[in-house]
Amino acid sequence: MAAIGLFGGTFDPIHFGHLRLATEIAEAFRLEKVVFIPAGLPYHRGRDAHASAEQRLAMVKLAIQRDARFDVDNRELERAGPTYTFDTLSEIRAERGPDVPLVFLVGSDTFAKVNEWHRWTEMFELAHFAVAIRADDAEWNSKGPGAYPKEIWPRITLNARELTSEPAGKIITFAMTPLAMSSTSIRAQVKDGSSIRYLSPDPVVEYIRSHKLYA
Ligand SMILES: Nc1ncnc2c1ncn2[C@@H]1O[C@H](COP(=O)(O)OP(=O)(O)OP(=O)(O)O)[C@@H](O)[C@H]1O
Ligand SMILES: O=C(O)c1ccc[n+]([C@@H]2O[C@H](COP(=O)([O-])O)[C@@H](O)[C@H]2O)c1
Repeated sequence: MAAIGLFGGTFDPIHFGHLRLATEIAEAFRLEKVVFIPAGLPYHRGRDAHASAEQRLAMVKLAIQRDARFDVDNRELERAGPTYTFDTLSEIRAERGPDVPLVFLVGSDTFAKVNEWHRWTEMFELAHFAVAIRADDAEWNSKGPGAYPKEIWPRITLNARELTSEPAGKIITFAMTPLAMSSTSIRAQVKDGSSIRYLSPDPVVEYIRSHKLYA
C-alpha cells in the first residue's frame, strides 16, 4: 500500500525549502501524496506566528495549487489550544484506518528536539518519520544519528521498503538539496525592503506584498 506523507510546519511563510523537502521525500520514498498541515498555535515557539492562521493557510494553498501530489489539511488551525503532532497523527490514523502507512516529514533541525514533543514516544506507533537532512545542520554534521535521542536509534532504517511494509514506527533520513533559506530570513528580508522573489512561488510573494505581511 502506498504511503501518505504528512508535512507539518508553521509555514510563516511557506518557501521553496519546504516545497523541495516535500518533493524530494515524496519521490525518494514514492509517497502517494504529501498533505501540508499548517500548525495552529505553535506553543513550542513561545509566541504566536507572525501572519494569521488564515493567511498562512492561504499561502500554503497558493504554493501547492499546481502540484497534484500536494494537498492541505487545516485541522490544526481549527483546533483550540496548542498544536500537538501526536493529536493530529491520532486523528488521521483513526480516519484512515490501521493499515495505511503514514509518513511524517520533518527537517533534521526540528527532529533533533523530537524528545521534547508532547507524547513523543507514542507518535512512532502512529506514523513513520522521514527526516530531511539540512546541509547547514551542524549537529547532524558532527554527530550523525547521535544528534537524535538514543531511544529512537533502533527505529532508524536505511530500507525505504519498510515505510510501506509497516504502517508506522520507522525513521528514515534523506540528504536533501541544500537550500539555505528559512521563514525567519524571508520575514527579515521583507522588513528590510529586500526582494523575496525566487524564495517562494510568485503567488505567495505577491500575497505577502498585497497583504503587507511582515513589513
Ligand atoms: N530550507 C529548508 N530546507 C529543508 N527543510 C526546511 C527548510 N526550511 C524549513 N524546513 C523544515 O520544514 C519544516 C517546517 O518548517 P518551518 O515552517 O518552521 O519553516 P522555517 O523556515 O524553519 O521557519 P522559521 O525560520 O520561522 O523557524 C521543519 O521541519 C523544518 O525543519
Ligand atoms: O507536538 C509537539 O509537541 C511538537 C513540538 C514541536 C514541533 N511540532 C511540529 O513540528 C512541525 C514543524 O514545526 P516548526 O516549528 O519547525 O514549524 C509542526 O507540524 C509542529 O506542530 C510538534
